[in-house]
Amino acid sequence: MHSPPETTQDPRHPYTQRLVKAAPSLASRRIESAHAAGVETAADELVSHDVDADAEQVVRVENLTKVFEVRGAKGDAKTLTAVDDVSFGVRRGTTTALVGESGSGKSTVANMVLKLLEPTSGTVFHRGVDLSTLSGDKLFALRRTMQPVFQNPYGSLDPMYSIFRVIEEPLRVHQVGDRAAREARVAELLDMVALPRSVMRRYPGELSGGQRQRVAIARALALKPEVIVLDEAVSALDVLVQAQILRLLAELQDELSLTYLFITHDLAVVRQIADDVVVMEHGRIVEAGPCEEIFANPQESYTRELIDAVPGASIELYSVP
Ligand SMILES: Nc1ncnc2c1ncn2[C@@H]1O[C@H](COP(=O)(O)OP(=O)(O)OP(=O)(O)O)[C@@H](O)[C@H]1O
Repeated sequence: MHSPPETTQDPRHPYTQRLVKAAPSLASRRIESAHAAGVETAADELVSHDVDADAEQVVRVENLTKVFEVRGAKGDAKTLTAVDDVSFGVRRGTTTALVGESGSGKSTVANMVLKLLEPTSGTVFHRGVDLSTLSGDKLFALRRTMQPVFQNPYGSLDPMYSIFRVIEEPLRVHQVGDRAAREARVAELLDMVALPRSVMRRYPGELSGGQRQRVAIARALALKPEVIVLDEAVSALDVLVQAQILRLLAELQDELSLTYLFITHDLAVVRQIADDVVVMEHGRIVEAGPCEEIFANPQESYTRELIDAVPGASIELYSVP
């Protein structure tokens, strides 16, 4: 069963075509894992009694709008609509990629989904629960169920903290287990992201970019979240390391039944990881649907244009089964 994110926009928008054209060829595609699911998530403790008919869409945004007040060239106050009436859903256990050029509003949507930023209007639902209605304990619990992974793992990992402390921190903040239990959990998390346990005693500055991003993923997994919002999480990595991290993310998704909202400007990455794609331009959705449809069934003239523009690479892009 495959129900794409809903959108009222026309398919095959020229803007999406431009983005596809800019995508490099693909070296690999998503690797399926045979591991069984069944891990209890923090979300089960949060709102299971509130689940409504929309529960298939673990995250849903409706008519989401964000207007910033900015200063004009002459210092005058102006408004900027960064996100304009955006609606889409993210199906449980799948990956929805939010794509678009720089400044199209992707991170602003991500920050509203994570409740790091309040919408000007519109609603974010998690398991059918309107986030704006949550406060106190319920909001604190929500923080466990939705975790971010950002682009720059060096920037987001405190260089003064050992890797143990970095990964342990969310467990401490949420008062999960005693010191021994937390140590065991950090060791388990390092196993999950395929880092040696000896890394615990190292510092972020001693690790490679790929290793640091594995640490960031381990930290995001610490509280057994249901949803991970990845904002340009592999953009700073070279292509080979990128492929390794994408493979790890796909395996973790299968093992832990994770739901990903994956923000990127890179359609080659989208093709490797996404089930559904939402394309944004100037704060609005211009196209949305299943990844296979967005990539594999372009209009004939579009295919021709693409093949002409990027010989070889484009053929490979569309011949991936
Ligand atoms: N706090 C803020 N105050 C004012 N304007 C902002 C703020 N945050 C974002 N913007 C503006 O909103 C628009 C959308 O930014 P956003 O970061 O969401 O885009 P993006 O698609 O994620 O691009 P990028 O990948 O470059 O971050 C941009 O014009 C940006 O300058």
